[in-house]
Amino acid sequence: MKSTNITWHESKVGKTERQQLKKHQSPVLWFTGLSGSGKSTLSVEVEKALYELGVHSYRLDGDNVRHGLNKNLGFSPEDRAENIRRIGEVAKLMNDAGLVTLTAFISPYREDRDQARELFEDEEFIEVYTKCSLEEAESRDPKGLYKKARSGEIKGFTGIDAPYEEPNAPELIVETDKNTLEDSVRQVIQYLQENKYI
Ligand SMILES: Nc1ncnc2c1ncn2[C@@H]1O[C@H](COP(=O)(O)OS(=O)(=O)O)[C@@H](OP(=O)(O)O)[C@H]1O
Ligand SMILES: Nc1ncnc2c1ncn2[C@@H]1O[C@H](COP(=O)(O)OP(=O)(O)O)[C@@H](O)[C@H]1O
Repeated sequence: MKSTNITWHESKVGKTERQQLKKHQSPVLWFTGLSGSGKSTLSVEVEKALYELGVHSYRLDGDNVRHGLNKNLGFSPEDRAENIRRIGEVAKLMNDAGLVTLTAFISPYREDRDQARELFEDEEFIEVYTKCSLEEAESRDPKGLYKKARSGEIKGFTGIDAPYEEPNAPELIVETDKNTLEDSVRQVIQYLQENKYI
């Protein structure tokens, strides 16, 4: 912490009031998984389904955020940690704003994800593991990045020559190499409804 002499300024309207106005809770759906596992595809569809249900949400996606807020970060373990730290803090602001937040980052390190989780109250952080075998993700290769990683053109690519640490106890596991996209969307929405988030 570099800044000193700073104080917290309370609002007269808080998270509870904003949630009451919107008539739903504001958890973060933290999608994590290999490149090509379906984080973006699934979160886009879940966002659409939430919109159709009248739920206010916002999606933060690795590729998009790295064009702006996090454009000074690369893919070293330290930069990935800082990427995830900032996203955790942004998601926390959105949580306070009363939005359901969907984050779609590889977030390969357990420790980084757990630090993000710690920013939230217990039920507000929903870790969604988009589980997909490396073989399947690599065969999809939607951006041609696995091919580049295999040829050595990209170094430190997750799953090839950089680690992906599977979640130990995610709230949800969505098997994108076994289930259809429609079933996966239903699974996530059902979880939110059954647990009275929306
Ligand atoms: N070295 C390396 N490793 C992994 N991914 C790479 C790399 N270089 C570029 N890309 C592209 O960046 C996207 C991942 O960014 P993230 O912010 O989600 O990564 S991380 O959470 O900080 O690990 C990832 O997007 P997704 O495929 O959507 O996951 C890739 O398109
Ligand atoms: N059941 C599924 N769920 C999600 N994506 C799927 C599924 N089946 C096939 N795909 C395809 O897999 C690719 C996943 O890419 P993407 O969503 O960009 O993954 P990520 O964001 O994890 O890198 C897309 O081309 C998508 O159409």
